[in-house]
Amino acid sequence: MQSPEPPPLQTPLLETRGVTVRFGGNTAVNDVSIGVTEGRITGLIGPNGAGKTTLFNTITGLQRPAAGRVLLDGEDITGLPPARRARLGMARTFQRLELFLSLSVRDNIRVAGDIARAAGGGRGIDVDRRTDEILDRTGLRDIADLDVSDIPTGRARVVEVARALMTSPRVLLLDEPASGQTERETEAFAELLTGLAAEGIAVCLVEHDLPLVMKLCGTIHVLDYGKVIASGTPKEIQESPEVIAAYIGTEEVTP
Ligand SMILES: Nc1ncnc2c1ncn2[C@@H]1O[C@H](COP(=O)(O)OP(=O)(O)OP(=O)(O)O)[C@@H](O)[C@H]1O
Repeated sequence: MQSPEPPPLQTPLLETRGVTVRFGGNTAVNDVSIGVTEGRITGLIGPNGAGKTTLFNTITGLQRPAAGRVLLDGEDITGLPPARRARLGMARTFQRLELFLSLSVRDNIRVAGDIARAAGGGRGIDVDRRTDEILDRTGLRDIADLDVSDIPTGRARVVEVARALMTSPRVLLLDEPASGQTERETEAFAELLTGLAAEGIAVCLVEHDLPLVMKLCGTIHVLDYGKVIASGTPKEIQESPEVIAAYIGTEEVTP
């Protein structure tokens, strides 16, 4: 019997090619080329200061690279401002929560729709209906009317993801979304992310919870001192001598 054809290699929806970012004499991101594929969760890990957030900032247009390119769907978007990238389907969350603390969970999500509409990118969105859908989808219905200042950090992380979903992104960049979550919250969160990827979203996950990364990600890129030191499956990453060396004295790379 003939063995089945291997699935065709998918072109990444989002790519960085040779991206370099310098702050004075410090090269925070050094010639980084990574891909983030539709329908998959791609991990981006590395010790503190490795350059993960700087790479996210470059992908979303908050940081201009000294060299290299960012491509979305094969188009060079390196010179586009953040709002244009958002309109092309890019959404992110922030490591330091960037929510409106004195607004309710519901209003934090709503406001993303209002802003998108005002910027001309969310025409046709029924913001109220979409907010309700997202509250259900993300399991936030029970706290919808609480102010964000009154909810635990772990759930506020989910509010950030919920807000990012308002614009129906094609690419979702998550910067330490599980930080501050309880074990149970992380379990529910893992399910949410798996579901979002199954809907076709290209998810890129920066996360220090390595067991979570190993569980969710098909491909993982490892940064150290701004450079990609390994890319591969969770198993390949766990067995990589470079990765083990980079993590010695910091965190366990084996779940
Ligand atoms: N705005 C900035 N100005 C100067 N240096 C910066 C700036 N932002 C980041 N850096 C430096 O760039 C390097 C990479 O930082 P970055 O925050 O991207 O790392 P990270 O991998 O996200 O770290 P962490 O896991 O701690 O969040 C560090 O040396 C950091 O001090």
